[in-house]
Amino acid sequence: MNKLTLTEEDLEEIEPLLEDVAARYSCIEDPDLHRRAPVLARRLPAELLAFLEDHRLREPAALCVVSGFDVDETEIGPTPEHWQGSHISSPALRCEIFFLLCASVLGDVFGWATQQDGRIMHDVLPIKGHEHYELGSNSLQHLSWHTEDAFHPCRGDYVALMCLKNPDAVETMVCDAGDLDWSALDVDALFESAFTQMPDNSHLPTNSTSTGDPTIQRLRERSFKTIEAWNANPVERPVLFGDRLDPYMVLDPYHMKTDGWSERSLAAFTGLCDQIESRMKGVALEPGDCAFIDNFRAVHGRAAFQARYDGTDRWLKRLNVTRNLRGSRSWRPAADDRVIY
Ligand SMILES: NC(=[NH2+])NCCC[C@H](N)C(=O)O
Ligand SMILES: O=C(O)CCC(=O)C(=O)O
Ligand SMILES: [Fe+2]
Repeated sequence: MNKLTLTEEDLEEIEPLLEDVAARYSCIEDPDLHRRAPVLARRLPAELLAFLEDHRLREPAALCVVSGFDVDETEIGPTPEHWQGSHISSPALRCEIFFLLCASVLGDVFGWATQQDGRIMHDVLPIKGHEHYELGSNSLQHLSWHTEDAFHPCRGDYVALMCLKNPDAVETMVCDAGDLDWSALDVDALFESAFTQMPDNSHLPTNSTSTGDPTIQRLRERSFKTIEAWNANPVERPVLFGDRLDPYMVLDPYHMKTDGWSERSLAAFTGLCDQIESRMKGVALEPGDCAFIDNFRAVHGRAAFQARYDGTDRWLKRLNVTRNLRGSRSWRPAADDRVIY
């Protein structure tokens, strides 16, 4: 893990920046804030900027954590029961701004029309009734390891998590591609377009609430249809890409269908999954920790836990970050629209 702990001086430097931004923007979903974030981020401490930039360019580890930001538990209040509406008059705005600015050093933040009502910043919290679903809001069931949004060609370069609360030190599980023994695996087979990947449950229309805007509503419905079509007719893709000696990965085994795969593909895939299972490491994020998971270099998941539903539950914020916003231009209504439809 690549880790930076903020110093007292860093925190003193960050505070006026956050106050300034919070005075100008009252909601983390303001598109103008997303547009300005990379410029505002230049006022972060030089050491932090250098750390994130080095992480982005050298890829020294699949996981990078910025720790030491102070989260005031009374200020942020109880963990919400659901992600819906949590961005409105959010008492966690100060934390959200810090998280957004750090993420904006690594790339451009974006969202999905089909996930958490098209919001850019998501909540990861346990939801009553979801205990056994394969969703980030589950609890009694562990969250199976995956590449974030593995099924989608526009998936992010990083999935970022900011911890607001984690009272039972529940572990986020991460496997770093750098810890795998590629020489023991059938890399060539894993580079073939032979692996069936389906969309994950977090993009299903079940949880979507309707917006007041008919154009957005129409685009969102079309987007749900595209994703449903990928469920009906799954796409076959490679599991590895990039450098054959030090590959990037994209896989979400829980949402993969192995029927019809050749014996060689299946054996190569099983070999990779077994190695990942055995080299997975747990990290219990602490309040204030901002974790940037390289979505090309790591797969990640979460251990099972018992939710409390009394306002003290584990609560993370999540951002998707891309290094190539233009790569998804045909999926977005305008050049500076961050939502993929
Ligand atoms: N194996 C999986 N991909 N499970 C679903 C992942 C969780 C999903 N990203 C969410 O927002 O809830
Ligand atoms: O809760 C965590 O630590 C990870 C969450 C996650 O992977 C997700 O929401 O997709
Ligand atoms: Fe995830």
